[in-house]
Amino acid sequence: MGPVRVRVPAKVNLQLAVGPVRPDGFHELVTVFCSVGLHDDVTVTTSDETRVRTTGPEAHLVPAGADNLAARAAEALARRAGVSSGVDITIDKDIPVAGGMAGGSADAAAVLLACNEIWGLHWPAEELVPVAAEVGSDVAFGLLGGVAVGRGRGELLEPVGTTAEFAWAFAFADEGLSTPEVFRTCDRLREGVDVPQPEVAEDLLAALHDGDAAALAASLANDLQPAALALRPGLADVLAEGTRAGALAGIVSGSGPTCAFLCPAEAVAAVVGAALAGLPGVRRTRTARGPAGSPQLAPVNP
Ligand SMILES: C[C@@](CO)(OP(=O)(O)O)[C@H](O)COP(=O)(O)OP(=O)(O)OC[C@H]1O[C@@H](n2ccc(N)nc2=O)[C@H](O)[C@@H]1O
Ligand SMILES: Nc1ncnc2c1ncn2[C@@H]1O[C@H](COP(=O)(O)OP(=O)(O)O)[C@@H](O)[C@H]1O
Repeated sequence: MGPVRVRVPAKVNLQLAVGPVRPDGFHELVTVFCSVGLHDDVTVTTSDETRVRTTGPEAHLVPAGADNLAARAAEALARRAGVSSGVDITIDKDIPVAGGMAGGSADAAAVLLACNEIWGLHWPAEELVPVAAEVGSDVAFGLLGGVAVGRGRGELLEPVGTTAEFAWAFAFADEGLSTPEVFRTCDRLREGVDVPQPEVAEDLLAALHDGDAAALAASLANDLQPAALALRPGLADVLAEGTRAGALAGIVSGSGPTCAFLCPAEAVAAVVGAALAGLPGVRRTRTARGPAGSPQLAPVNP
């Protein structure tokens, strides 16, 4: 079979409730994942060996070899499916690297979907989930897109059906944050605190269901935000400027440092993006709609 291309969206966590540390070192989470309309395009072709190449302005920040999450996904699936060949992977990267928007996880999910096709496996999505979870906690959501509640370390998913769409502005930072370091900082900030088991915010799910942007803005919550702000204090100014410029709410996306702003309309998102551009520490701003759809797989025309 010829090459296939998968267009995969980035995510924000509308809710990220971080519970106690588990015996395996991961944190018990309850999160509401929401895909947003920023995408990587991942092209996959059969090959003897697995190779990965990244294009785009941040390509130099993405590992080229076996450390790339996309290559790890191909290898994990090949191992489980007993496939001895590899794949050639090209990632056209638009999702900020180490930005808390799960770009690497999205690329890994794209490769699982592509390899399932080009190796003729025809595994149902449920069978790809354990392979995704082996690669990373966020990869299973990358297979789905849309909106989903994530539990466990984020890999146990329950899709949330919604037809609502919201306008977002994003401020990408000059430099990424390391996810393990943000979790460690969160633990340090909560030392001596009795951390409860996380629970899903029902008011947030109701706001999504109703398409009520103001109610959703009031429910956005990220337990990793204090840690991201401790590591990158300038983000507080970015969040304040976004709401001053008209956003309903601003939140750090996942482990950060991207800041995501929920806006009452696309025109306001454009104003917010323009107001944030040029702030210290802000590399670039973008607007997008979200929730976005599922990953889209298509053959590449010769
Ligand atoms: C914080 C979140 C929120 O969606 O996303 P990002 O901001 O990174 O995109 C995720 O929990 C990140 O998921 P992912 O980036 O796939 O993490 P993994 O590779 O599985 O784990 C990286 C490290 O993060 C920490 N980790 C991750 C997930 C979890 N439930 N508890 C943790 O403590 C661990 O230190 C782990 O070694
Ligand atoms: N395909 C990939 N795209 C981006 N980063 C990758 C990829 N594969 C491995 N990485 C590594 O994973 C780290 C986190 O990547 P990313 O998924 O972009 O951010 P986050 O975990 O904050 O959402 C990067 O700093 C990079 O070293």
